[in-house]
Amino acid sequence: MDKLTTSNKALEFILNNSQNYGTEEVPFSHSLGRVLKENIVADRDFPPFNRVSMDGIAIQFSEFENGKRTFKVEGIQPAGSKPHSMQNHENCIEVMTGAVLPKNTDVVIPYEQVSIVDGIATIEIKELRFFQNIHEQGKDKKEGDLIIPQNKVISSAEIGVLATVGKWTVKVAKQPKVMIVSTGDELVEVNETPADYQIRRSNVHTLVSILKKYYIDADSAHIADDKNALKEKIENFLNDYDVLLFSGAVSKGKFDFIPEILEELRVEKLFHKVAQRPGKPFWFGHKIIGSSRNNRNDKIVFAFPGNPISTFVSCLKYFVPWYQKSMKLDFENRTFALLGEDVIFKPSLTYFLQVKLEKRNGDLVAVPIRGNGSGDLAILVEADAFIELPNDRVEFKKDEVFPIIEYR
Ligand SMILES: Nc1nc2c(c(=O)[nH]1)N[C@H]1C(S)=C(S)[C@@H](COP(=O)(O)OP(=O)(O)OC[C@H]3O[C@@H](n4cnc5c(N)ncnc54)[C@H](O)[C@@H]3O)O[C@H]1N2
Ligand code: MOO
Repeated sequence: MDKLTTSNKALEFILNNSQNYGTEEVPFSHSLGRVLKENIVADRDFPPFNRVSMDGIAIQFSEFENGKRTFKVEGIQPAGSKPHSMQNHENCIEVMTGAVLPKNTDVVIPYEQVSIVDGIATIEIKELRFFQNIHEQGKDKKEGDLIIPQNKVISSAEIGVLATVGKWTVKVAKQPKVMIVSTGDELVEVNETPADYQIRRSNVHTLVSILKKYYIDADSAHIADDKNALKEKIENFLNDYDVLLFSGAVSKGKFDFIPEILEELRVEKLFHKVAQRPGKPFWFGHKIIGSSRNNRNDKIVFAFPGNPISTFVSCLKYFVPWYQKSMKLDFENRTFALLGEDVIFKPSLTYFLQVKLEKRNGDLVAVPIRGNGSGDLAILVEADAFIELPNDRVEFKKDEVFPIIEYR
């Protein structure tokens, strides 16, 4: 009997092999989803000037306090033009949202509360607050303030800030170069019509799409179950890529060549076979290239079992946190849910059970969805996540809390 590595231990091996792929500059407009590798500070105050925040008129507050209600319109201050200076403190200036507050004014009254006839504005409300409807210079951030700390994933929110501070290009973590390989003579292309004994290959597309969520543009290939062809191609892939993801050919079959080929190519096995269902035959290893810690460029190989659910859950459970740690992101922030019904699972394996997530009275509840094993990929469409039930128990009770791995 082969010795199984526990799921926790497997994850530990994998995380200990996280890498650093360095940084690169990319146009900010192409930085969505990338991991920021510089601190972004305010290049000027936010807002950079006293910004008018309502269309209307600007006056001197003291005039209003002294009982004045009618003001001669002295000029117009549109957005995007240099600030006017009001010449006569008894006058007003028409101001537009986004404009600089004219000098010698300190309060803005919106058009809705003013009537303007023949160049004379009359204020129709009884009360005003000093500096009202003015977004004060530097109120949000001061020049030099840290706005986005490094190691943050760039979302649409950060894109807007990058644009505002004039970061035309931005320093981000380099993505690993990833090759995703499927094997198997029973597999045909998606646009082909399979013979009765064949199926279309789906796993590579699933893996590519998981990586796309992390803005990794992986390459993919399919190799037939021919040992020499496999070995030659894998050798090339090890030269050209940082990370290889395999799907299939890692269990006991006569054509399950991947583990032996990898070892022949001096990829060191760190474990083979994990105490989990699905995904038991999972193989993981690395090839150390370079000598000192600083110039090392290890090749990392995840060889997932071929059954579609095994490949899917293993990629989510192991590759994703490996990637997050390599990018220096928080990879431990897990989501938990209440188990929706009692479950009995006897094998001493970590059980990744498909679940549908529901909100009940504010709680997240994971309702098991029973499929027909790790080949039943259609069931994934009905579920939203896997709930992770530990290997040291047999009975799991409704309303107990366990970690989940969401995939939607
Ligand atoms: N004697 C044993 N047999 C098996 C064991 C075992 O321990 N001893 N483990 C079983 C388990 S568990 C799994 S999971 C599978 C994994 O086997 P492989 O990784 O070698 O995968 P294959 O045999 O190549 O394929 C399994 C299954 O998945 C289909 N497949 C493969 N690749 C794709 C793809 N790209 N797209 C869609 N479907 C794919 C393939 O056609 C097979 O049906 O082994 C058990 N057997
Ligand atoms: O563990 Mo294999 O992954 O189910 O079918």
